[in-house]
Amino acid sequence: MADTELAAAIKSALSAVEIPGGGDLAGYVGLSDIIVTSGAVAFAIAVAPGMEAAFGPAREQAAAVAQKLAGSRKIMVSLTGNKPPPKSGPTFSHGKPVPAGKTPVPGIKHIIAVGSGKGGVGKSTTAVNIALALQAEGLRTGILDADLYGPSIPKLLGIEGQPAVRDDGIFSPHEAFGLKVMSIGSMLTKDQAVVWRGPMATSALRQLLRETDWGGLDVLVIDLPPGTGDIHISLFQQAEVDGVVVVSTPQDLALIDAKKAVDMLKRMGVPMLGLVENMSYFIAPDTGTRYDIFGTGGAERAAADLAMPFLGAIPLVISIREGSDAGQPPVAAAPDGAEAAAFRAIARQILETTPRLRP
Ligand SMILES: Nc1ncnc2c1ncn2[C@@H]1O[C@H](COP(=O)(O)OP(=O)(O)OP(=O)(O)O)[C@@H](O)[C@H]1O
Repeated sequence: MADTELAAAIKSALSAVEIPGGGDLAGYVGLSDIIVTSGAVAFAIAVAPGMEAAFGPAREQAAAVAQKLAGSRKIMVSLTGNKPPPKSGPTFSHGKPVPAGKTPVPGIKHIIAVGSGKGGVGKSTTAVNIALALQAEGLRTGILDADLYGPSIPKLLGIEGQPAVRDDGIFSPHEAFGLKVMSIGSMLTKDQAVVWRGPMATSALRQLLRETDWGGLDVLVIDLPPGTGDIHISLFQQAEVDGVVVVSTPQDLALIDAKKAVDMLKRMGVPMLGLVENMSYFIAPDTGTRYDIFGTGGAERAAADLAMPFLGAIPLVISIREGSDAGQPPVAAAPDGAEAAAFRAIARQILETTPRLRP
């Protein structure tokens, strides 16, 4: 069945799901479009504040109805409403209290997020190589690609296809170079990112994060979308993130964007691990000479202005681009090379400033 036919079939089957107050889900104004991809079916039910619990059974039934038609695709049904703050007291994660609303992620001790002010600055490349460098430091590490506007982690790690789904509906993550890997990209087909805004994107994030068998990680690195948006808010509200690494290129414009993003992230109450300057200088392949093509010290000064640590600089080198395009990230493919050394220095700097990340 074509994706559009499947969406229509599910929509019509939802007429069998009764909703509170009378009527059925198919005719309910709060039902979103039904998104079908090769690996997933997703839709959202918007309800009035305070009606979430009453709609719970309808959500369950809707998921069951959709699953019957969707075969092995993962079903994601999110219920959205303005939830009142939970009344229960604080829960505890890693031995310390976490604010209400945040709950520990099964199988994960610590979370580091990697963000940027704008796209194309090498955020995903940096996230992958920092994850591999943390692994090289002895941490059991995973990576979650939450950048639904440009999911590139599968390509960077040479991964293809969907992750397996166990009988109990839990994802078995991919593995690459010793990392456990999940990507929002495997849930999407091209051009669908725009549709997956708001509730559906955040619901996908929640499921990827919490319904994956991570198998016991010291740290999960999350590659965030550029800027700040729904995904960021959802992540920081639901899980305790140990800190964010912000990636920037040296150009002023990128730094202005990075500053804006840092400002927003700080307002969300997330600790900043530090700033990484990517494509910072150029090393001529023939002579090995270093050229500071964008001037020097911009990111270091920006980090100081923002009162956050400067974690290090990554050179602009063709081997990083080629290795990334070929699914061979430098830290794994050429661990003794200069590029790997730059990423490993950053990972060590992170561990130095945040020693609790070490097992
Ligand atoms: N230090 C570097 N030297 C050379 N090429 C690089 C470097 N860092 C990243 N690149 C290349 O730049 C491009 C963008 O990198 P990447 O996908 O990591 O950026 P991004 O910020 O995650 O982008 P997006 O927001 O689109 O996901 C890729 O082709 C990558 O190989």
